[in-house]
Amino acid sequence: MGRLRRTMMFVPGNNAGMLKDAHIYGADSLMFDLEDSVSLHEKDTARFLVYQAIKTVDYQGTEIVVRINGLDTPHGRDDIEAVVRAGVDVVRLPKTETPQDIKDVEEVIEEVERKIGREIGSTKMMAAIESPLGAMSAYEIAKASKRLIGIAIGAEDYVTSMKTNRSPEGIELLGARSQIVMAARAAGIYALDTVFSDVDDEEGLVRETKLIKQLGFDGKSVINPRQIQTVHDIFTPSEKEIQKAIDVKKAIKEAEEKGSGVIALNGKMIDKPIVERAERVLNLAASAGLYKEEA
Ligand SMILES: CC(C)(COP(=O)(O)OP(=O)(O)OC[C@H]1O[C@@H](n2cnc3c(N)ncnc32)[C@H](O)[C@@H]1OP(=O)(O)O)[C@@H](O)C(=O)NCCC(=O)NCCSC(=O)C[C@@](O)(CC(=O)O)C(=O)O
Ligand SMILES: [Mg+2]
Repeated sequence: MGRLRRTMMFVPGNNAGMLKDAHIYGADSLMFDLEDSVSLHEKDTARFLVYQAIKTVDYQGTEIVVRINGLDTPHGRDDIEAVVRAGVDVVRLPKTETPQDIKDVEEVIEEVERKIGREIGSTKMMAAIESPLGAMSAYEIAKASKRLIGIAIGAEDYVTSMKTNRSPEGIELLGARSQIVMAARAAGIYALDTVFSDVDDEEGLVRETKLIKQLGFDGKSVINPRQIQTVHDIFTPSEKEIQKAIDVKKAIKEAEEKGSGVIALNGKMIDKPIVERAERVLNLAASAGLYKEEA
């Protein structure tokens, strides 16, 4: 049973109220932001607030990710020091362009882990890819560290560096999304999609979430509690999908008992890849508490 990462909710690091209550809305992961939602003169305050929140609030098992500033800024090193000391689960590096970016952040994380006696390797990492150079290096980035749990696309920065903008159909993101999801799958880590910036456009969010699920992503960043249920509904297997997966597993078991690796179910061929997909559906359903594997 794997961890569900259907939604990661961005929470501006300078907003003490939002930091305190963010877990009550039910996102799978929370992403406290020290980077672009925090203005330059609030960087130190935000770092302190995020440190305090991680240390003192009981987030009831919700995964805590912090998006730090890059090491090419005056804030990156202090961000890493503070959040590793606080006990963050995952450090998210923004605007990752090369595997060296990952290695540089990892080196600082390890330095802090040693200094404070935290288990080496226990701080996980994520990388956001937000430029054409990053997209071209996606696979090298995805396998740059054992700490990486996933890679994500940051669409607003990506379209800006591509000298275009976001359209409802998302054609401008297709190349980078495909590159990133393939890289994540090849490296065996999660693929996370970017934010949908119009919190009032539910229809648009549904369209985009269905598209990225079909491409193979595991989940999506959100910026507002109102977006969480919509994304969860699309990424959580439906009753019908769960039943179909159970039927597939049953049919192949019967076929195997008769010495065959292939069988037809309702006129459709069932073989190994279809069984693997059914197993994935049941794993996701089990992680969401909707299915219990028979002993
Ligand atoms: C959008 C809006 C202003 C709307 O405000 P509104 O006030 O209209 O919201 P309401 O719906 O009225 O809020 C109802 C209740 O929920 C609470 N509540 C709302 N949002 C909450 C939240 N996020 N966390 C916890 N709590 C929350 C609120 O406090 C209230 O609580 P209460 O008063 O108690 O009822 C607000 O949501 C917000 O600030 N969002 C975060 C924006 C942000 O982080 N942007 C940076 C990340 S993107 C980026 O950087 C680009 C990127 O890098 C991305 C990539 O890499 O993918 C790239 O390049 O693409
Ligand atoms: Mg960005």
